[in-house]
Amino acid sequence: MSREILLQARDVSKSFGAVRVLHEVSFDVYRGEVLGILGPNGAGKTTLFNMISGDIKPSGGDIRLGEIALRGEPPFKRCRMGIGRTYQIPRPYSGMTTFENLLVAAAFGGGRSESDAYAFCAQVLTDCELADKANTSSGSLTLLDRKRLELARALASDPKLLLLDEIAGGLTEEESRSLVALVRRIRDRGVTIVWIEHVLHALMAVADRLMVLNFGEKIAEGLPQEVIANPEVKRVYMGVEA
Ligand SMILES: Nc1ncnc2c1ncn2[C@@H]1O[C@H](COP(=O)(O)OP(=O)(O)OP(=O)(O)O)[C@@H](O)[C@H]1O
Repeated sequence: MSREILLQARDVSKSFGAVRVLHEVSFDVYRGEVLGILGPNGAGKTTLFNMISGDIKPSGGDIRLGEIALRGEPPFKRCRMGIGRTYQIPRPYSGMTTFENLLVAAAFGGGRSESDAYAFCAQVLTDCELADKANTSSGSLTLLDRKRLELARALASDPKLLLLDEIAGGLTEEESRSLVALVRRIRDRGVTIVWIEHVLHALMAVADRLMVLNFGEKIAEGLPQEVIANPEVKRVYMGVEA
């Protein structure tokens, strides 16, 4: 059975001035999967997300969502086309409640009417285990709940592709297990996920495939157990000599 490609990246490159950050990276994301992205600090992972979400423009190459070329589409349009993302450092509107943060995302990111946004956001809050924090100021949430809110804000735009950037960082093992369970539930509802993460056990618990970047180049891609057993991956990422 052939799998449907939801996102396709071909020869994507990025340089900042003379500094080459990504070099001709190509990969596919299949509908319904969780693709994990690993790589040392500075490998170009977030830069790749920034080009998928439209925050920055590639220096070369093409990215497609389904059949649609994303080149030239601004971030808000990509969001309405179904690309949601989280940021490494969550920056909710700290003067607003958790629920108000979601309403903003659903109205502006997802283009929902006010009446529709209320019911939708209430469901997202429940799904993300934040229902009891609906009226809490987002600035006073714990780290785990700030991460849940970051995820919930991305979900409030009702994405078909969700880009997660290091959402497990800084959490205890138990907290990251709870986040993994949440990511799994989101996947089970049919959302395709690409997850950049340094917390390997979190990624291994949910990723269907892994891709590894090093110095802006793809060095491995495949089933998680195969990828982490790859000698080059062990050397560059885990510091293990073969
Ligand atoms: N706007 C920018 N201008 C100049 N250099 C940049 C810019 N954005 C990123 N870089 C550089 O590009 C490289 C890749 O950064 P990026 O954030 O994509 O790495 P990363 O793999 O996500 O790392 P980490 O795991 O630490 O988050 C780094 O050397 C970074 O300093």
